[in-house]
Amino acid sequence: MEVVNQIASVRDRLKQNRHKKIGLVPTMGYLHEGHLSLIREAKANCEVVVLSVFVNPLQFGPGEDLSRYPRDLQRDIQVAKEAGADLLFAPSVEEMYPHPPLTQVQVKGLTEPLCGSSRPGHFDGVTTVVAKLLHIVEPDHIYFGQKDAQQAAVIQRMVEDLHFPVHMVTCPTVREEDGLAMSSRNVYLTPEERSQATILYRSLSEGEKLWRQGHWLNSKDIVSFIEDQIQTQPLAKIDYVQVLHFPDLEPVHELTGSTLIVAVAVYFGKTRLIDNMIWN
Ligand SMILES: Nc1ncnc2c1ncn2[C@@H]1O[C@H](COP(=O)(O)OP(=O)(O)OP(=O)(O)O)[C@@H](O)[C@H]1O
Ligand SMILES: CC(C)(CO)[C@@H](O)C(=O)[O-]
Ligand code: BAL
Repeated sequence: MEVVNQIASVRDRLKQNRHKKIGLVPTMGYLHEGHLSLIREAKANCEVVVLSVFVNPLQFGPGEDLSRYPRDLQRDIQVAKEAGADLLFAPSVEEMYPHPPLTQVQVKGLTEPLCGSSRPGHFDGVTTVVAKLLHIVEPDHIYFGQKDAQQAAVIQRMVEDLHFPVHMVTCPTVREEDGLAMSSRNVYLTPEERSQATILYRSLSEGEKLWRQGHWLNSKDIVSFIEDQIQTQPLAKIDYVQVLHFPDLEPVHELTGSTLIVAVAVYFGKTRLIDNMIWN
């Protein structure tokens, strides 16, 4: 696996591989099994796997954790190589944003609920950097995780709206043994917060079980149940619990026959964790 920092080097290395199927896995690094599952999926379906590691300042709001976001490029290089990546692109901020970006990509509508309302401007930063990565790498396939379900829905729509010639693949959420969704931000949690954070998965799973047994008549009851479960944990502060149609993220009027996304964002101290499940 080669590591490059320049856009020109990525283009140069891929020039002789254009006849091969190229897969791109965009990340912010500090890799864990969730990221590695995307690399392995890309490796199984593509001949060349490009991994990007870039903590994108454009998607962080003022007061968010940009400066303390965990970073360990040497370890990322090691584990990405073992998982099968062929090229690791780790640009500097100056390389990706030589000028303050006057041009940005904005997906409307889908970016309004859930994390879009808690993190204003966040998805504009995500779609702008992913559009740039798509132009730099020009992959055949691009890989995302279901843990960031709204992000996947937003990028899928951008790909369709802007006719990017890429097939998008969304991979299942990889969890710790006790159900907590893997996330680079889990490293921020104190042992007590870490143990209480399992409530995200437990409340979603318990809710799903009851839903399958026919317990709920409306989405408000689902939200109340999950909120009550989360509030049993003294360190948890709810940002949102929402039930929406999936993948259009529209409000739910009729539960029967709908595909739902049940999504939560919860603070433990300063750490904001998200999780979701799709209920069919
Ligand atoms: N547990 C997971 N299972 C599957 N995919 C994941 C998981 N965690 C992250 N991903 C995916 O990896 C890609 C890169 O995500 P990112 O680098 O932000 O990691 P993260 O662990 O989600 O970090 P953060 O703490 O910022 O949420 C995204 O497509 C994301 O959905
Ligand atoms: C897609 C992404 C790499 C864009 O910076 C980021 O939002 C992430 O890691 O999910
Ligand atoms: N995993 C999404 C990137 C972010 O939280 O900024």
